[in-house]
Amino acid sequence: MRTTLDVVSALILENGTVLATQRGHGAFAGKWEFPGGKIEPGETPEAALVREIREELDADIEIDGLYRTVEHDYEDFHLRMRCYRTRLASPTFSLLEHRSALWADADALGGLDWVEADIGLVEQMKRDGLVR
Ligand SMILES: Nc1nc2c([nH]c(=O)n2[C@H]2C[C@H](O)[C@@H](COP(=O)(O)OP(=O)(O)OP(=O)(O)O)O2)c(=O)[nH]1
Repeated sequence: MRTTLDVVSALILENGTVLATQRGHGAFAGKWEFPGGKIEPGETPEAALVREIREELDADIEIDGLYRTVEHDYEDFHLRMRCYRTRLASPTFSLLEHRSALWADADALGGLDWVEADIGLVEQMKRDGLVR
């Protein structure tokens, strides 16, 4: 049976845009995703999210709530990714792990090369008006 990876990601929203990040390493290097990562044993999803955003962006976030849980079968594992609506708690961040990042509106989101599991998520975000 395929392993399930429990992952959290932050939809960091600001004025109708969301912070999209480009992976710098690993199997999906060069693809776009939302910042986040795997939940560690004993950690709550929210604590994992706060930790990952500090590790990746050197920033603190406010979590406004769970938006959607994405389930996706990759070739080697099953992904269960909880995606949260969040905001930056302070105005600045640094890219400690990603190759690049941009504040994407609905048009820009559609033009990025997303990791497979995020393609449907991005469409849903546009339909729900999270990005404009
Ligand atoms: N962070 C993030 N991961 C995603 C997204 N979409 C998606 O399929 N994934 C997948 C890619 C990875 O296989 C997995 C997340 O693992 P990761 O390698 O980023 O996690 P991590 O930061 O804990 O990594 P590491 O310490 O093991 O290097 O989820 C997304 O939008 N954001």
